[in-house]
Formats: sequence, structure tokens, C-alpha cells
Amino acid sequence: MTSEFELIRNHFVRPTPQAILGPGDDCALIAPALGMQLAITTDMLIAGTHFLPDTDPCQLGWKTLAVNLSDLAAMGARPRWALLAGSLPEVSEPWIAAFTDGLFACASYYGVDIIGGDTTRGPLAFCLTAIGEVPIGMALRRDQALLDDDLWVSGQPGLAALGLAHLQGRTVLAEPLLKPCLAALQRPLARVELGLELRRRGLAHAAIDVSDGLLADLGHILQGSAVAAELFVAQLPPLPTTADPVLARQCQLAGGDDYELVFSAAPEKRAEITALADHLALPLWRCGLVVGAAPGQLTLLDDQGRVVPINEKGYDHFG
Ligand SMILES: Nc1ncnc2c1ncn2[C@@H]1O[C@H](COP(=O)(O)OP(=O)(O)OP(=O)(O)O)[C@@H](O)[C@H]1O
Ligand SMILES: Cc1ncc(C[n+]2csc(CCOP(=O)(O)O)c2C)c(N)n1
Ligand SMILES: [Mg+2]
Repeated sequence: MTSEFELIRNHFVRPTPQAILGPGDDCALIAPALGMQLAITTDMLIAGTHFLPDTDPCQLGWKTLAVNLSDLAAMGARPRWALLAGSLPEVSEPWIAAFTDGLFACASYYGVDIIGGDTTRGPLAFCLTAIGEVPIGMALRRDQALLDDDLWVSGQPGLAALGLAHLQGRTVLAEPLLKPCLAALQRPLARVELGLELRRRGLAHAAIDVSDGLLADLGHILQGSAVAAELFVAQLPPLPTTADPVLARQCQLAGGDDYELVFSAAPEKRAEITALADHLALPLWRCGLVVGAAPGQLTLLDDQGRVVPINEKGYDHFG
């Protein structure tokens, strides 16, 4: 029988070169580098709500960290430390070993030290807190979009929600589309380099990551910045041709779980943003404009300039 403390020692504790004091005492000790401030965020992943209970534990470990690093990315912060609280229904050591393999693979990919946490018995759930650094006063925020900014989105939002629809039997995806959809859902990337470069190169005014859905999260920028926007359907990333087009559009606009970045930028920055997309080998789509209508208002337009009704709502745990 493995004790709580053996479990922690055997699976959750690895070297933490970026901490003054890592796991083992009542608190970890960290200090930001000179001239930097801390960015801190937390997200829960609950079985049945955020992931299917039979999800591969290695991918779940990766995703638990990645979705939090996505929030740091959205603010242009460099991820450095994380704490993991886990509630586990029973001690299955192979399951835990696979989970921590994925977790630490993500941690080493993004240069993060796991500096502490909490381990209890209970329903399968995780809560991760990620801490990053950003030069004082330089974080990208959701409340800084300006009139006449372009709106940009990275990558291909919608794939994760399509993958979930497939696993839940709401659609059938075939290869070669299935693989990227399942990867987006189960092993998402956080757009850390994009966030860092947008901030370092001074390219973005406002940014957010897409966790609840493109329209919903763009809505947070609009609300926060007290501006309105027009979004051009024809300028969004092309939909996968082999998926049901209605479902694919719905997933793109409101699926969530994408962890792409949406950002606003001055039109003079177009060439620099295109160069950044090439540098990162990550498509960046200029798909909208900040306009001066009622604060928070989002209008979707087709290629003829006609208004497209919005029926989609983003992910809302209580909606
Ligand atoms: N229980 C809470 N107490 C205090 N603040 C909260 C609480 N729940 C959410 N918040 C804050 O509300 C804001 C929006 O929360 P939300 O979880 O929607 O974050 P998000 O980045 O928009 O989405 P995601 O959680 O999918 O990353 C965040 O600043 C968050 O810290
Ligand atoms: C089994 C299962 N059901 C639904 C979803 C989709 N989903 C869950 S939470 C969320 C938004 C972000 O949540 P939060 O705001 O809590 O970070 C989304 C898109 C899933 N991945 N797995
Ligand atoms: Mg977020």
C-alpha cells in the first residue's frame, strides 16, 4: 500500500532549479527576476466536465498544465512555476505515473518547475496554478483594444470541439482530420512564443486565449475595452473540408477548448505580424476590425457585407 507521501515523492516531485525552495515544506519560495512582475492564473479540470473519464492519463497531464500556460501566453508572460492540486478516486500507480509523465513533459517543454501542490482522495479532478513573469507594466491585457484595430486569431480554432463531438458520437470524423482534432482536444499547445513575441515586439494592444469559444472570448476583449467589433466570416481560418460544415462553423465560433490567441493590433503592424507568423510557423488570421458601435457588440459579416445571425453561445458552466 503506497502512502500519500510516498505517492507525492515517487510521482510529483522533480528538481525545481527555478525555485528558491521547491516541494517539501509548507510553502514553496520563489522570486521574480529584477524588473519583472508575476502573472498568476488557476484552472480546474474535472472528470466529466473538462475531460472524458477514460481520457488517456498522459495526455491529461499535459493538458492540465497547457491550458493554464495558455492564460500566461495570452498576457505575454513567460511561464516559470506551477502548483498542482489533485483529487484521485483510488491509487492506481500506473495511471498516476502516466499522468505525471505527461505533466512533466509539458513542464519541460515550456520550462516550468512544479514547485508544490496537494494530493487528496476524492472524485477525479485537478486544479493547477501557473505563475509566470512579465516585465513590469508590460503584460498584454483584455482591456486595451483600440478603435480601428485589426482583430487576429492564431491557428485553427474549432478542431478541439470537433474532436470532442467525434468522441461523444455527435459526428464521425475520418482520417486525416481526426488526428489533429484529437490532438487539439487532448494535447493542446499553449501559444507561449506567440504571446511573448507579440509583447516583446509591441505588436498587440489586447489579447485573450480562446478557452470558452472564439466569439465568447473576443466578447471579453470588447467588454473589457468598451469597444465593438466586426468579424468577417470569409477571413476566418478555412474550415476543414471533410467535416460537417454547419458543425465545423459552430465549433470554430463557439466550441472552446482551443487555446489559440485572439488579439487586437494597429493596422500599421500588419506586415510585422505576418512576418511573426512566418517566424513562428503559425498561421495568424486577420479576421476583424474594432469599430465604434455599442460597447461589447459583435457583428458577424459575410463576404458581401451582409450580417450573419449569431446563434452560437460560448461555453458557460452555468449557462
Ligand atoms: N471563484 C473566483 N474567485 C475570484 N475570481 C475568480 C473566480 N472565478 C473566476 N475568477 C476570475 O474571473 C476571471 C475570468 O475567469 P475565467 O475562469 O473565465 O478565466 P478565463 O481565462 O477567461 O477562462 P479559462 O478559465 O477558461 O482560462 C479571471 O480573472 C478569474 O481569475
Ligand atoms: C467531457 C467534456 N465536456 C465538455 C468539454 C468542453 N469544455 C469543457 S470546459 C470548456 C471551457 C473552458 O472551461 P473553463 O472555463 O472551466 O476553463 C469546454 C470547451 C470537454 N472538453 N470535455
Ligand atoms: Mg483565459
